[in-house]
Amino acid sequence: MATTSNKRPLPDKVAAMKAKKRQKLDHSGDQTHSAANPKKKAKTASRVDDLAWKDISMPDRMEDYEGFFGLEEVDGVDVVKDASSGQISFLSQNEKAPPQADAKTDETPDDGANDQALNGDEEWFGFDDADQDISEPPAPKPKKSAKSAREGSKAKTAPKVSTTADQGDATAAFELLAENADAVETDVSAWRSLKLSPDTLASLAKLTFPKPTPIQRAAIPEALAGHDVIGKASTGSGKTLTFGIPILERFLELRSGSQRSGQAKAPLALLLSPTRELAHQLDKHLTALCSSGAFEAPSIATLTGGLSMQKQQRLLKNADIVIGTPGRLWEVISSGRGIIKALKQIQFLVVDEADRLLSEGHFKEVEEILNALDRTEDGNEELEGGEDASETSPPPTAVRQTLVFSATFDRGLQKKLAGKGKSGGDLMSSKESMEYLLSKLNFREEKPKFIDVNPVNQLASGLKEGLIECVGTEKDLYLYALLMLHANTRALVFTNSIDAVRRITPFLQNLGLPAIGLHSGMAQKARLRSVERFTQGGVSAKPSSSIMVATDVAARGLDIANVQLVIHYHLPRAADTYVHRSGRTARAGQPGSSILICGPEEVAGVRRLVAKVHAQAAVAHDQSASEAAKQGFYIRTLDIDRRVVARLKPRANLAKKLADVNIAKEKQHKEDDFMRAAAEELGVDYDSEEFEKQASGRQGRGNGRKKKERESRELSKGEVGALKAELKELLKQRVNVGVSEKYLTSGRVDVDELLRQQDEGGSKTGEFLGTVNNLGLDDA
Ligand SMILES: Nc1ncnc2c1ncn2[C@@H]1O[C@H](COP(=O)(O)OP(=O)(O)OP(=O)(O)O)[C@@H](O)[C@H]1O
Repeated sequence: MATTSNKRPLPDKVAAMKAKKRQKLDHSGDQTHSAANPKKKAKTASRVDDLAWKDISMPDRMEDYEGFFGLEEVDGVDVVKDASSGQISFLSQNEKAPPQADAKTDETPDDGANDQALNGDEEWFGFDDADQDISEPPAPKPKKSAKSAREGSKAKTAPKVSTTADQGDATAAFELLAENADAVETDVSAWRSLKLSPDTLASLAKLTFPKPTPIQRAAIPEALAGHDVIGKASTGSGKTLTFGIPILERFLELRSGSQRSGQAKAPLALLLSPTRELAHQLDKHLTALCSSGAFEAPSIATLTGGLSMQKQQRLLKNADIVIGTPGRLWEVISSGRGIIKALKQIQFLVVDEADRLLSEGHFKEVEEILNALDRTEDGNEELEGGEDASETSPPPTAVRQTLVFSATFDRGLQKKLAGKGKSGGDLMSSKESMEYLLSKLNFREEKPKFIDVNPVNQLASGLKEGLIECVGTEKDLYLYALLMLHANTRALVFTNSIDAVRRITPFLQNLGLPAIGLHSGMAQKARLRSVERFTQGGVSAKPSSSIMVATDVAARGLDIANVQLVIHYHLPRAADTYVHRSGRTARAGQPGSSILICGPEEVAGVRRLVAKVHAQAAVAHDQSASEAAKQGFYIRTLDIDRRVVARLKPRANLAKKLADVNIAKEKQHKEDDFMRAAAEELGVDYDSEEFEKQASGRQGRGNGRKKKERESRELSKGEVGALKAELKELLKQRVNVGVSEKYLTSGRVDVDELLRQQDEGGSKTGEFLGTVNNLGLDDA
């Protein structure tokens, strides 16, 4: 049974499947390309109907299913596109035996570009509504995660081209159906207004992203139209794809127009990231965006410190997209080898987390990179063959489009960008902080498009905020209590120092909690492993807990699914840090909580800081500062049951002591090694005890801490063993929380369950545990 093709535009919903099929066709061509393989018999151009289609048998129950009548496949076909006319033809060694009267093929390349290719005189206009059913899978499959979708696409077998036809081999048919069902499972028609290519739509379908987020809807068309864009949107709102999609679209455009072949390949885009973790994450997200299998993905080179520079330089040679942290990028660029010349040709410069990258401290290297990119009479020594790029290529900013993104921008700048600032001083001439730095980006347009999709709130809408007050010396205890009360949670604990991460991580581990540390003092591979372990813990339906204790190296941009709780163990030093730390939860429309642990003397300051974050947003949205202050956001103190906390104290103290012992002993080993090496060099003997006695005789600052360290160090193995045994016993014991059968143990109590039982038992939910678990706040 045959179906005929009718003329109508390609429906979005089937775009994903079409793109995939087109790619399969490409692939089968690749495999047998006669030019590449001269030994093979020469191929001749064929009408699509004349190709040697083979029937694939269908299982009985598929017969006549919603008009899906069968499948055919063809092997050994080259798809050749004429660069000038855009016409596509099919080259094949084997033509079909005289066509059967009813064996009409219509599953072919699907968009206008491929029209005449079918037979030279027929036009292809896609399917009509009746045909659409043919392409639809029999039944919607459950949604797959981007990850499983990616894995699925990797596992694909050799490409085949299929067409509707009569019955054939059942197994092959089912494989094909399964593949195609994957591709069409998400309806991406809500992306239609953005006018994206079928290949990009196929990717979005694979990622199961049914519609654009507000920043994507607003900024992608501007970027596609070639404008410079400064985009502001709350944390977790999809800014990465906001620049990723326009880059992919340009990549696909250039590829199909063969504009990137012939000449030596230069990167299409350069992405700057403030942290190594974020750089690797950008790589992952863009790779996922390009992993639908519908097209050959761009190659991405990620340049960060801590990993092999040689390897990164090698990767750079073939890169379509370069992602880098400023330090390593500058190191690689300044190593020469024509890298600047190549980077001058980029069409996109992306500055992610712009306010951080362009802030004091980070800006020097960024500025050097920008200067190098924009230098017109660049150092000829850098260029190969003595060629001067300024003679042969246009000034870089003329071709380069700049895309700048963050969730936070300086308030004054925000107002000015939005056209609400005081008159006088334009963006390009002002010497004020961020404005001046932005001007260094050399936008190609005088006024970049400023898009602020969340003028009223920098924080995600699903975020709840609260604080817990305790004396400074009990922060560890309250942290533990908080984590116990949030059982089965993926939590991120922020501290202000590497030492704190080194101390708190083993403290929690001693208490049986799955804590992982992350800080910039760790080797890069260990950092990436930590993020990986934290990410992997708890992706199942009932997420197992996992806790990351980190410095602000994890505050920006990290996108880890299902982080339900952010705890500020140390207070953030600035309002934007509060926004970005808190933004690690409540991402992509999910709920999440952000809790600050603060000492009594810190409470007033914290309230001011959080109120400032909320007021800043209000002011940026046209309210006067006094109006915003009047409506001031007041962060609530959470009601945590102090009796429960008190009962957790003995185990917390022991866990802390054991952590201190470990740290002190490790420190001692390091000091000993250092001193021994120094003594050896000086030719004297080193006796650690004697040295210790001399040092302890001296008075001075930090003596109390040193004494404690010494005591910890001096604990014998037996004493440490006894402490461990004591802790083990304590962890087994009930923490009587006032209701007879309820208790907390080391085994991460499921407080939700506890509260539910309690509720069922007649007592009031949340009463004795406090209201921490649901934060007890009105929606802010
Ligand atoms: N259109 C979409 N539909 C559903 N999910 C999306 C969509 N676009 C992006 N996402 C997902 O939302 C999450 C957050 O996106 P992303 O990391 O780009 O946020 P962000 O705005 O850059 O956040 P931050 O400011 O913290 O860096 C990611 O897991 C991403 O895959």
